[in-house]
Amino acid sequence: MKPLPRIAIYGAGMIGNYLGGRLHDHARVRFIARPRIASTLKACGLTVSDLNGHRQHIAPDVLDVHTHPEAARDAELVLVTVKSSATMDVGHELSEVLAPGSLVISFQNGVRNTAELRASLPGHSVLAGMVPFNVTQPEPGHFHQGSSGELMVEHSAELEPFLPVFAGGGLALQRQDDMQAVLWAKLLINLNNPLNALSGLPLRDQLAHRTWRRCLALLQREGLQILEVAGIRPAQVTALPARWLPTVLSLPDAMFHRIAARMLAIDPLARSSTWDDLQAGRRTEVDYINGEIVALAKSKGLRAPANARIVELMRDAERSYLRWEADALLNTLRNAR
Ligand SMILES: NC(=O)C1=CN([C@@H]2O[C@H](COP(=O)(O)OP(=O)(O)OC[C@H]3O[C@@H](n4cnc5c(N)ncnc54)[C@H](OP(=O)(O)O)[C@@H]3O)[C@@H](O)[C@H]2O)C=CC1
Ligand SMILES: CC(C)(CO)C(=O)C(=O)O
Repeated sequence: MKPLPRIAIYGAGMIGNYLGGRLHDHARVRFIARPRIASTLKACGLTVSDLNGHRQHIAPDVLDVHTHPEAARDAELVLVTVKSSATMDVGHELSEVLAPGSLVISFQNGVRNTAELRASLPGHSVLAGMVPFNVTQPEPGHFHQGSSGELMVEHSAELEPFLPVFAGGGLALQRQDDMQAVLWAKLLINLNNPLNALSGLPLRDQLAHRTWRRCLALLQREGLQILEVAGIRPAQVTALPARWLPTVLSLPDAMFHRIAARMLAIDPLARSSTWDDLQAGRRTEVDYINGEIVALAKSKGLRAPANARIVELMRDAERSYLRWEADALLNTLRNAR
């Protein structure tokens, strides 16, 4: 029988542990984690679950957990699942250890991680990936998928040997030709990440509230205008095309709940990964999300004042967290100059 492929999860946190757990029985999965996460996995094992009732526990003694880059050396496939600010470091660390021929997939939000990894790893194929769903950690070592959607990955013949592994783990992979368009579409959705963090609410409660949705619609309208000027056409990654999202989000609650019920099919405890960062006292990814709209506007001689204001508010929140009311934030964004 053919040996199972060796897969390294580089940066085992919410996404990495979830993906690694789902793939565990179908590959030789190795987790490269910070010592605090490694200790949790060694003490509690790894449980993965999803909103469709899947649940699986992997005992500590069968988990292959490491804390050093060296552990990625013999991986045939590396899934990079660190936050965007860590990508450069990870590219450098992998360049020192990766064996020739190993494939790398970035499963990160933001539009520049794949290019950064490619620059550090010229001898390797690096594919862009996208995770549409949310992962929470309801208890130590337990990672729960709290919303739906299929992983997307750039088309490549090198992916073929791993397709049965992902399928076996219940992770359907949608292969895409234009991942940059997918990543921009995901970025438009992620413009909500800081709003969710500033609201202090779970995603479902926040998005059920029209004023919070109007804040998001405002950020998205600004983003869509800048993308149009830049000639970037975001892909369709939700039931609705990206350009319709601000209109649908702005609908009164009763209508929104009827038309866009799928957008609210989220675990009641799920929050954005930006909220997780604030809670952990980490710098957030806002520069790689809303900040990308601001930077793109600037490169075209334009401004994106609402997204720029959100970046400022997140800088404040990183220093000292202050919860915002929806009306006050909408007012602030409308008056941003
Ligand atoms: N969480 C979610 O629901 C979703 C997240 N995403 C995206 O997925 C990506 C990963 O997010 P998420 O899983 O939430 O992030 P986490 O912060 O939960 O996990 C990343 C882990 O990688 C660790 N790490 C950073 N640098 C290194 C390194 N050099 N070596 C080893 N470990 C390292 C981090 O440690 P430390 O904190 O010490 O730096 C952290 O433990 C992000 O781009 C995010 O936006 C996409 C969809 C949903
Ligand atoms: C899934 C989603 C959109 C919201 O949780 C996300 O990407 C994040 O939290 O970073």
